[in-house]
Amino acid sequence: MQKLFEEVGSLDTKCYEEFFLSEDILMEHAANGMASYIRANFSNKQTTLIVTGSGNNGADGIALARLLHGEYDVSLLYAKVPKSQMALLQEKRAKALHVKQIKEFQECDILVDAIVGTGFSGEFSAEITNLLHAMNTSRAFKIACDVPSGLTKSGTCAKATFCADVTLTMGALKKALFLDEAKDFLGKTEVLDLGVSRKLYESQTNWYLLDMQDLKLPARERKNAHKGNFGHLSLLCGEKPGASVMSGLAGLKFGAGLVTLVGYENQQLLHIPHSLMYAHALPDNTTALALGMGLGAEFSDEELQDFLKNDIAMIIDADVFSMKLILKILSRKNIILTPHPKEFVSLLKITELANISVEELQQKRFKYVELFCKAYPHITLLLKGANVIIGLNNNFFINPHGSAKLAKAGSGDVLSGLIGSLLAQGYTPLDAAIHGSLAHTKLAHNYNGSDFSLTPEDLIQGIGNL
Ligand SMILES: NC(=O)C1=CN([C@@H]2O[C@H](COP(=O)(O)OP(=O)(O)OC[C@H]3O[C@@H](n4cnc5c(N)ncnc54)[C@H](OP(=O)(O)O)[C@@H]3O)[C@@H](O)[C@H]2O)[C@@H](O)CC1
Ligand SMILES: Nc1ncnc2c1ncn2[C@@H]1O[C@H](COP(=O)(O)OP(=O)(O)O)[C@@H](O)[C@H]1O
Ligand SMILES: [K+]
Repeated sequence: MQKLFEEVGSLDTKCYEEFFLSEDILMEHAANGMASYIRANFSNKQTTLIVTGSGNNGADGIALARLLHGEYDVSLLYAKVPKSQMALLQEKRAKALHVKQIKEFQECDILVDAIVGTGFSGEFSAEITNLLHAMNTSRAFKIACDVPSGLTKSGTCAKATFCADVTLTMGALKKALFLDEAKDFLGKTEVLDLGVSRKLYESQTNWYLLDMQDLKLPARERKNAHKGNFGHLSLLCGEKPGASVMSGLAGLKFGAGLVTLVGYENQQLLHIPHSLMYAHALPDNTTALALGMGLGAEFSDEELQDFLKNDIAMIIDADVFSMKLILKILSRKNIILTPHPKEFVSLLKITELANISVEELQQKRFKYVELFCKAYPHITLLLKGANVIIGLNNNFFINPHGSAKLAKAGSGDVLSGLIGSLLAQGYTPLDAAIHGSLAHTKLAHNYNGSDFSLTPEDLIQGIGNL
């Protein structure tokens, strides 16, 4: 798990005030970190172009040009002339060493974007927009200095944003790098130390980035065990029973000892897989209940309320986010909600926390997750998306490991089954959400068919090899 920060200015200040480092030292380490990355990954036969802006992001780029000069064929292109104190100082140093400067964009092997970093606001001029277009269509390997130029502090992107293969970010990871919109521009990320180790540079935070290695699979350590030791996941089976069948199969494969679909008989259910049980009422030994997937109008409000009255752990998804009866359980401790953005917008409206569009939510995902978790501090919330956010009270976790392979109907149903299974097996709601989500993204990652072809069945089949 890695720490995430809203801003790193205060962390830089700590370096100056507590460790007696200077801006120059920090910047030299930033540039040196980028130079080391280039040396480790590219031969000095490869041409490098560094495009710089007027502020300290540009200054990082000019310092990098100086470090590589004499060793690599390196050129500097000013998108904007140096203006900040540090940019002017770096320019003076680069000039004294006769670092090559060019006036127009040229093809190269390694392209470094140091136009703007954390100080960017607004939109780019037409000139920089055109330059970014040329940079993005270049065949070069693309490195973003600190953040891809065009990405704002809040994580939204300008109309023209640099599309990096790797983002070498300074000191610590910024939250803004993990808004859904940024995912197409970021490439891989690496953190560069700024003169002190990352551990010392970083301070307290309540936002974390999940690593795949954090995944804890359900252990079957006990030898003298029977199915009852691994929980009983019950799922409400609604108008579209396929959804709960997929959830149920995922839950069974992920370790729940028993899985039961609860609902009324109908024709389609004659074809349910034989490994799933079926009942009209909630089995007494249910340890977790999953509801919402494909629910439709199968149950009356009264019937649903009866299910919700049970004080068992629950994972709630899909259709329930448009029903007011959800308000009755939001003060409980053992509940996980897993809305996608449209469902979360509906939930925010029902709870009267906000009346916003999906676009507004997507631009401010962090803010609205925090708002909801503050209002309902006992609920574990999992907001789906390209980068999943999981929140409980004042702690937040981002899972960035998913891919567009998962953008297909039924992926979410499998997620509900995975999380429900862990809940049934005794994981806390937060752990069930974190490890269910990590398993879900790992399943997509492990799938080796074409990206477009992943189905919920493929996800379920992959569970056996996690
Ligand atoms: N301790 C430190 O400080 C360290 C800082 N470090 C580095 O500094 C970076 C932050 O530097 P920063 O604060 O100077 O901001 P930065 O990202 O260069 O942007 C400001 C410049 O951008 C320009 N600009 C703004 N909007 C624009 C637009 N729409 N279109 C075009 N230009 C626009 C604006 O120009 P102006 O509008 O003023 O003409 C101004 O000059 C950080 O990301 C990291 O790389 C590292 O070396 C580690 C130590
Ligand atoms: N582009 C993407 N990148 C990563 N994960 C994605 C992407 N698109 C969808 N997902 C994931 O796939 C799942 C889709 O769930 P959902 O929208 O509820 O689908 P359904 O209800 O059809 O099963 C979520 O876990 C979501 O985070
Ligand atoms: K940049």
